[in-house]
This record gives sequence, structure tokens and C-alpha cells, in this order.
Amino acid sequence: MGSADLVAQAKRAAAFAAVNKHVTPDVRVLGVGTGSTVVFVVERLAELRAQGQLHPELVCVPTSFQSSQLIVAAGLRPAELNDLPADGDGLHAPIDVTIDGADEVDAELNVIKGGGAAHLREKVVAAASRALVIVGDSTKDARVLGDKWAGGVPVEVAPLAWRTAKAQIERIALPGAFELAAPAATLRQAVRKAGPVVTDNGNFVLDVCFGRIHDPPAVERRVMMVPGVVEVGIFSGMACEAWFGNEDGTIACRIPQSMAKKHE
Ligand SMILES: O=C[C@H](O)[C@H](O)[C@H](O)COP(=O)(O)O
Repeated sequence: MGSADLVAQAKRAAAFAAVNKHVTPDVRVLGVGTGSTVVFVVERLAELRAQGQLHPELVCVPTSFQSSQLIVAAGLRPAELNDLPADGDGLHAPIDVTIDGADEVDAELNVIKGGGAAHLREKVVAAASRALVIVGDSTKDARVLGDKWAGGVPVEVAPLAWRTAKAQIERIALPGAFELAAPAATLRQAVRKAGPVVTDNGNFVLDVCFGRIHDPPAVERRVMMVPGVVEVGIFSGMACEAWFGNEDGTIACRIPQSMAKKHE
């Protein structure tokens, strides 16, 4: 088996394990992430549906055009977040659980997302979920963000503001929060289309390299303050569990390190 096949197999194993644990027949509203690992999440959902093991009224909230297409192709029912009824606690977190991929995950399960430019909708859906579960292959599993992922932090920006936002992001100074003396931002270019990537929301994406990120919540908050920034691809403190598939066929499941310590 080639290396790409082994990585796909690892992603599939993680996705299947997460679905098996979290998508029980009592789950009524499911958030479906975006990316190559989520393809396997939906493959498993289709199997469970065919076996009659899903809630008969299950609806799936997509996080992108791709995610919506996968849901429909698998015979599952898509639902818009705004159309879901409010829950009792007033927080409007009507989604039981969301399963999504990631570009990198640190020891506390802070996550970099947006390699597929879907992080705005992904974060909105994650925030409306009672649990966010991450799936990926073991190359995503890092101690500190920036240890492995070299693609930078995706930042969705309004097209009219991309140059000013880029300049302001590159001037961010947060002593101790990240490795580089100054962040470096690049406008993401499209493949097989001239010009920049345009997101599902009609915006552009800056990929911002910070080096290793020691304080993800501080970086996330600071970048969000730049005018024109729509969403930052750092998800701090949102994920409760991550599943990583290894090329040897084994799977690892992790919870945030601080929570694991409390249970020791
Ligand atoms: O924008 C895309 C998403 O955040 C993806 O979930 C992330 O890039 C991971 O994708 P993949 O499973 O393809 O590595």
C-alpha cells in the first residue's frame, strides 16, 4: 500500500471510531465538518443509516458546500442552523455533536482549521454544538500548534480589507504568545482559477505564519480584533475529544491534557 493510501486508511479508521462512539441512535442533530477525513465520517453515517442504526429523524448541519453535498449524496437530511429550534438553556446549542477534521491539534486540543477555507462555518457550527469531536491521521497530532503544520493559520477576510488586514496582522506583537518576531501573511491563491481563493461566504483567506503558537487563545482573540477579519482558523478550547489514526492501523483517542491530568 502506498503512503497516500495508508494516510487515507488512518483517517478512515479515526472517522469510523468517532462516529461509532458518538453517533448513537439517540443523536437527533449532528454537525458535519469539512475536508478529506469527513468524507469517511459520512461514509460511516451512510452505513449506519442503511443498517437502521441512526435516529429516524436525524438531521445533519453542514459546514460547507462540500459537506452539504456529502450529506445529500449519502441520503441524509441536511438542516440549516437557523432553522433548528432553540434548546431549553437559552444558549442556542441545538447540535448534539459535531465531528470535524483539523489541520493540527495541540495537547490541549486547541486546533488549527481552515486548510479547506471552511473555518467560518465550521466554527459557527462547533459553537452551536454540545460537543466537538476532531478526527484525523496522526500527522495532525502535535504538542504545540505550529510543530507540524506549516500552512499557517487561515484567516478569512472581507475582500475589501485584505491588504489593510494583512498589514495589521503582520504588525501584531504578543510577547511569548508565538515564536516569530513578526507574523507573515500570504493571500491564498486558487488552483485552476486565476486569482485568490474565494470562500463559500464570498471572502478571501490569508494564511498567517506565526511559527509555534504558545498561547492559541491570545492569538485567536488578537487576530479577531483586526478590522475586516471575519474568522480565525484557531479553535481554542472548543474540542472535547480527538481521534487520530496511525498508518499501522491503530487509533489513538485524546482528551485535553489538563482534563486527563485531573482524572489521574
Ligand atoms: O477548511 C477545512 C477544514 O477545516 C478541514 O476540516 C481541515 O482542513 C482538515 O481537512 P482534512 O481532513 O482534509 O485534512
